[in-house]
Amino acid sequence: MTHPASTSATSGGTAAAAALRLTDVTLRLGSDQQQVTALDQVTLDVRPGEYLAVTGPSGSGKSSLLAVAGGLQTPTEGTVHVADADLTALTERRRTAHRRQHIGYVFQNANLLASLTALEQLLLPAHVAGRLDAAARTRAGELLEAVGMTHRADRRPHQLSGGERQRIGLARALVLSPEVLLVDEPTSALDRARARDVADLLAEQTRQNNTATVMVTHDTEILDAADRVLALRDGRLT
Ligand SMILES: Nc1ncnc2c1ncn2[C@@H]1O[C@H](COP(=O)(O)OP(=O)(O)OP(=O)(O)O)[C@@H](O)[C@H]1O
Repeated sequence: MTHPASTSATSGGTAAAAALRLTDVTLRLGSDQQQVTALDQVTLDVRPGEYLAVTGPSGSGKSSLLAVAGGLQTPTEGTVHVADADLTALTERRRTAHRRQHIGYVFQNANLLASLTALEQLLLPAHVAGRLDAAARTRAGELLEAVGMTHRADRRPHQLSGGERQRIGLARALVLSPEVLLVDEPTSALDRARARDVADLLAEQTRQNNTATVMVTHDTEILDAADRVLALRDGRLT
C-alpha cells in the first residue's frame, strides 16, 4: 500500500509508525434525500507522541472525525487503523474491546457517571481494566492535581460546574495513558487561563506517554501547544 507522504494530513511516517491512520475516509449521514457528507476523503496519520489540533467551524465535521477515529461510527468508505488494527474490519465486539484497550475519548459534555465522585470517575477505567493498583491510584491523584481538582475529589457531577466536569473528563481519559487520545472541544466551558492549562497538559501528557493525540476545537487561542494544526472545511481536511 502506498501513501501520499507529501500531503499536509500525513506526517510522512511509515505504516508502522502511525498510531492512528485514516485512509480515504468518507462519512455520509442522513437519509437519501437529505444526505450530508460529514467527512469527504479524509486521509490522516498521527504518530505516537504527536499532538494534532484540528480546527473548523460548526458543522465542518470535527465530531464526526473523532467518532470515526474512535470506532464509534463506521465510515461509509475508507479504513481506520488504530494500533495496527483496522477498526472497520472488526466485529462490533472486537472493536469495543480494541477501543477500550487503545483509545481514550474525551467527550465535550464529559459523560461522567452521576453516582461517582470526581476521584472515583478517575479510578473507574483502571477498575474496569482490572488494573486498579497503587500505581493507578497515584496516577489518578496526580491527574486530579494536574487539572486543579484535588479540592473537589469527593464531589459528584451535579455538584461540579461544567468546566470542572470537563476537566474531570479529561483527567479520566488520561489515567490509562491510551495510545490514541481523542479530545472533543476540551475548553468550551473553561475560562482563558484554564483553557491554556488544559492545552499545555495535553501537550505534556502526549509527550510523556508517547500518545497520539487529536484534539478538535474552534478555540484558536489554544493551538500554540499543538505540534501540528489542520483545518476541516465541509468535511475536507486541509
Ligand atoms: N445524524 C446526522 N444526520 C445527518 N446529518 C448529520 C448528522 N450528524 C451530523 N450531521 C451533519 O454532519 C455535518 C458534520 O457534523 P459534525 O457534528 O461532525 O460537525 P462539527 O464540526 O463537530 O460541528 P460543531 O462544532 O457544531 O459540533 C454537519 O453538517 C451536520 O449537520
